[in-house]
Amino acid sequence: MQNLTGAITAGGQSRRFGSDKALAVWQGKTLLEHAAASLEGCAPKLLIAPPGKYELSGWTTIPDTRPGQGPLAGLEAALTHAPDGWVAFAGVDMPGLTPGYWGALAGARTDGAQAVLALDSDGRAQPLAALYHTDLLGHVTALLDSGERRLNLAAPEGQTVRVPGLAAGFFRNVNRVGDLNGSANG
Ligand SMILES: Nc1nc2c(ncn2[C@@H]2O[C@H](COP(=O)(O)OP(=O)(O)OP(=O)(O)O)[C@@H](O)[C@H]2O)c(=O)[nH]1
Ligand SMILES: [Mg+2]
Repeated sequence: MQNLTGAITAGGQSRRFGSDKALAVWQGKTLLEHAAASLEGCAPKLLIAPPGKYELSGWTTIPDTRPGQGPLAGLEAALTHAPDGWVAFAGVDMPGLTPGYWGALAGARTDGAQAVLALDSDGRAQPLAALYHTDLLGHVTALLDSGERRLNLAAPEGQTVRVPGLAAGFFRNVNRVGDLNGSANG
């Protein structure tokens, strides 16, 4: 995808899953490979994870600046290392994402927007499969410095585009082993 930095945040502990979910296999590929495939057209490609933990061809591993502080800290690392512009930010546990999903979000950007988030069928915004502009770095750093850890505060009200109507399958989110089976969950 032209003009998008790809970033996968993979610094979690997979406590609910019980083993490293990035390496769990779903439909013939690991969750990490699925997330990476959806962002194949991006450049550069940043994997926010502990150094040496994963080998992913074409991806640069970026260590967390605040290890163990959650995906908001992963976003801070991504925005720090991305060139000025838009970052496609994905959780490693979102294997239903595709290039077309990111294309839909990219096409929804408006002048002045700093974040683009899809809404699922229940109207919930999806911050782990969203576009963030590098101009948000100061805002994200201020949140973290204040002790905030909620990723859904990264997208500032008033500068966020919300995209309804995308297929539920994009939003499959794997937290437990059972989430690998059956229909997409929320
Ligand atoms: N870079 C980074 N990513 C994180 C961190 N914590 C969670 N993530 C990622 O954020 C996404 C969603 O996190 P969770 O679903 O809570 O995953 P998790 O923390 O590994 O799982 P649990 O331990 O079960 O909560 C996943 O892609 C995680 O790898 C962190 O401290 N740093
Ligand atoms: Mg967690």
